[in-house]
Amino acid sequence: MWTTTMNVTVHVPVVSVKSRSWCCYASLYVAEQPQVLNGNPPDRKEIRLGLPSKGRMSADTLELLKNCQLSVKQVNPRQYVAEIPQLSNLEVWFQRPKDIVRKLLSGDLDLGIVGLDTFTEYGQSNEDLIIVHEALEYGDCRLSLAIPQYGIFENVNSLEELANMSQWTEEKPLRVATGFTYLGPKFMKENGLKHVTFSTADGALEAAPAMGIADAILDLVSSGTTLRENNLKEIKGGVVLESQAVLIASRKSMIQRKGVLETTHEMLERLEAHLRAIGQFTVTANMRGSSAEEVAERILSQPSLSGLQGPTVSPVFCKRDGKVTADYYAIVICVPKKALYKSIQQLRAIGGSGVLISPLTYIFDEETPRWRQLLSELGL
Ligand SMILES: Nc1ncnc2c1ncn2[C@@H]1O[C@H](COP(=O)(O)OP(=O)(O)OP(=O)(O)O)[C@@H](O)[C@H]1O
Ligand SMILES: O=P(O)(O)OC[C@H]1O[C@H](OP(=O)(O)OP(=O)(O)O)[C@H](O)[C@@H]1O
Ligand SMILES: [Mg+2]
Repeated sequence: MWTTTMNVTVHVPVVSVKSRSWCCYASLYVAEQPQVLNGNPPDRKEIRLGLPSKGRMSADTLELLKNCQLSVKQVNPRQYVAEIPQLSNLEVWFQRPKDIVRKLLSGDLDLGIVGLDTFTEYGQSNEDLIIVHEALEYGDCRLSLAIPQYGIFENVNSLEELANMSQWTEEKPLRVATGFTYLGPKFMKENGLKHVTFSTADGALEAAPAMGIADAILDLVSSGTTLRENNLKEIKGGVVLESQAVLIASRKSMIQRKGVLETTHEMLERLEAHLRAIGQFTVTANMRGSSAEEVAERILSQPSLSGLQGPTVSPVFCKRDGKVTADYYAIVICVPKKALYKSIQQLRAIGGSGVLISPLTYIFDEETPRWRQLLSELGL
């Protein structure tokens, strides 16, 4: 099927068909396809969480959940249903990321973890979808426009320069290959590129310019190696979005389905507690001093030693000449991993000794800002 939006022409699939690179022939296939209907939310009692079934998000998602004490129990890797014993009445369903978004929309899943790119492409700003945690800190990549390093593009280094090339006309538009057939045309339109057509494929898009199929590609980039190896380059202003893994949920489910909001709250709390902790160390040290206040004052005079709320200072008692005294104080602070060495230098400078560093597992703070925000988004 051909959909024309202003001067942007896109080849888009009409129904979901499990076939590679079929889209250019969509009009031939459509006539033979039976009608495909998705979304038949059963009258179920269980809460359903969709997790990526394969691909690069899959292992990291299971690892993150494990680190939040939410280990997924899967009988074998080919079985698509599993459970998280810590969360009662919850079913885990392994699905392709784009199907997780689709199934949230159709009411067949309640919660999911996918990349922001997939969420934005397949969610298409649908009001029923809500991002509960926008930064799970893995799956980092960007959706970016890339063009050849050679030929007519040799001196083109920005979106503006690409748009201003005299080559693109209504008859001979800029041809972009992408898997992102919603975000691609939207981005081009928002950036004023008029003469553009899109084609799509399921992978290895970087080959399209050298094959003569496209002039540019719009695809995910992480290290940039695939682009470089295929003689392509990103351009200034060409990043459509920065992506990482996100926790998403259906608004309808959270409001209407029993237990979904509570499960979302627990997952959010555990994720936040873990993600806050991984950037920090616990530092304990001894320090000579005349009182806890005096020691605290010395610590707080140093910029890298303020901790979460402030230092914990406790007296270390010892017996001297038959009397119990406290000449030393034990201090405990949290220190960002990046600032560790600076913190140790500052601790030493104010008389710290016997410095012990341990990893932090969780930081449970007062009620999380994300939870407040979620409740207000739900009007609760
Ligand atoms: N090169 C990359 N580096 C980091 N994260 C990436 C990269 N490519 C993709 N991702 C993230 O991982 C998600 C899943 O990508 P992946 O390629 O593993 O699966 P897929 O695209 O669903 O499957 P397939 O590529 O086989 O169609 C993407 O939506 C994106 O969020
Ligand atoms: O910047 P890089 O680190 O080189 O990563 C970018 C590549 O990773 C993804 O492909 P993937 O490996 O998922 O293969 P695919 O094309 O089959 O989806 C993406 O589509 C790029 O091709
Ligand atoms: Mg891929």
